[in-house]
Amino acid sequence: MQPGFQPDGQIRCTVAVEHLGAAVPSRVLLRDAWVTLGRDEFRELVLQVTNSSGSEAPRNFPLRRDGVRLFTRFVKDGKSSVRVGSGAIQAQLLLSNCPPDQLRRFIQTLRIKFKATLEGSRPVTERTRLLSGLPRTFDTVSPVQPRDLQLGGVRRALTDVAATPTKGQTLRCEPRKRVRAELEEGKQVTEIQPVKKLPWLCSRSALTQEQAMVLNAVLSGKNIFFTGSAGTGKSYLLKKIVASLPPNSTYATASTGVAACQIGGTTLHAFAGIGSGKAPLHQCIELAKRSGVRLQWLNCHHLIIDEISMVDGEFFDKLEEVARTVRKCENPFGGIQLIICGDFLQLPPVSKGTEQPNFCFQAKSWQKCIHLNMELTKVQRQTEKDFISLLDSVRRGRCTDEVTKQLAATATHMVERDGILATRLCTHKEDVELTNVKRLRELSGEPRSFKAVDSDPMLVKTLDAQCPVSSIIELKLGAQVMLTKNLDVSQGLVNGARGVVIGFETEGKGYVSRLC
Ligand SMILES: Nc1ncnc2c1ncn2[C@@H]1O[C@H](COP(=O)(O)OP(=O)(O)OP(=O)(O)O)[C@@H](O)[C@H]1O
Repeated sequence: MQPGFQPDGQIRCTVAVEHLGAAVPSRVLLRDAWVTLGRDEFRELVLQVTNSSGSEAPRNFPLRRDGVRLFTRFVKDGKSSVRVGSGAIQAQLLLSNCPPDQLRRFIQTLRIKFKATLEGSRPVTERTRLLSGLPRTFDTVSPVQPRDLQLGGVRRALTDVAATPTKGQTLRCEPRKRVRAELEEGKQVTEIQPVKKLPWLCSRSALTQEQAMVLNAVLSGKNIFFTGSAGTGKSYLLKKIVASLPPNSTYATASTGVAACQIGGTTLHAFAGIGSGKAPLHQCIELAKRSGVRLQWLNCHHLIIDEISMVDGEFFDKLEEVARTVRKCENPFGGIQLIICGDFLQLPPVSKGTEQPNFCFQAKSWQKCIHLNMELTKVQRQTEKDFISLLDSVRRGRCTDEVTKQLAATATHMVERDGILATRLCTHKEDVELTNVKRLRELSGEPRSFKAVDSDPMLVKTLDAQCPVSSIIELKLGAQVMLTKNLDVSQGLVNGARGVVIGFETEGKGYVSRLC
């Protein structure tokens, strides 16, 4: 088996086993366990839970026809639970910290195999079990085969899963009587169109070959930097990577709030907890040792950083030292697996005046931290060859007359979605100011003024000088607005998020319809 890969009938996660039927319910927690779907000597399905250290005997949970319930609402967070048995032998397996993609495939396999077993074989009675004398066996289930998908219930199970891959309905398996009735009504194998592709096969093959190679390298535990021009699917792939790693120890970050929002993560600065990182190293280390922050550093086994081109090289070096010190581990980056992504030909780190930006690949620790550099070459965002080649020329700074002419021809295009106009970029702040004032004047309706209220009068001057927004702003109904600060990354309220004013409260606060 390739490192990092499990067959679809097996997952590695945290398992809490609760025995619900006993007079005094008990609970056993296995922090790192294998859960394997298999068959016993009667070909009936069994879930086997094994402590990954191998220190204890495996625990088997038979999946009998009348007593299996699956709870799948939180699969996207790597959590699910299975209730098996009934009466005095009822147990519940609470699965957590499982890579969501693997968990989804595992649950789909379980549903399909369960339905196929239910419809394809006769139940084994308790009497047969007791009298059989067969030696106990456990065989891992084979991968899902087309024959598993031939029966009506299986197709229905598959449709359920495909339609609601993450949200949970509870699966209660129907009793045998109903299945028979369906078969008697003529729902025979030959009448049912076979399902050609399994949903998770589709989702796997949705990655291009080069994207799949990057994912494989990540799952093999390597520290990796991957790049590619705009639209080659870097963020798309990062989302797949996040879904393929254990949620509790994976931190998805990006240099900006907008990029963090795209991958459902947080900013690198918020994760690191060392402020701007400009303070001397010993102070940064002290900041990172604060209890909540330290816990994050210790928990983190996989650190994802998107839009690396905007991360300052010195900041990266500081993080590297902080990681080693806080985690008390001398391996590069304190032994955290780094998955870094971005395009160094896009935006550079912020630098002062005429100072040259200090890129991350220029950091002292970059070489020792990164094992593998990979490049995505196939643009996924658009297919028009001329447009792709035009964008590539701009990316490389090769603006020929032809490229300039083509771009200039688009200068007056109005691109709009949900009433929100595309952002116009200007080279100078004065031009931004002029454009904004002009656009506001063009709107009908009364302007409303909003004055900044600063809690500390001593800092008013400094704030006015530093803040990207003036102390008085004028708005009208229909005015285009943009957040200039990360308010709540998880809600999409990030620096750069766009919106349009759709109303005012009586005391003057504005309502904004927004688009991240
Ligand atoms: N394997 C794929 N199959 C289908 N669509 C894909 C695939 N990879 C990427 N895409 C789509 O291509 C578009 C561009 O992808 P994405 O935004 O991830 O690119 P990017 O490299 O991060 O771009 P940028 O550098 O501009 O941020 C998105 O709409 C994404 O959904």
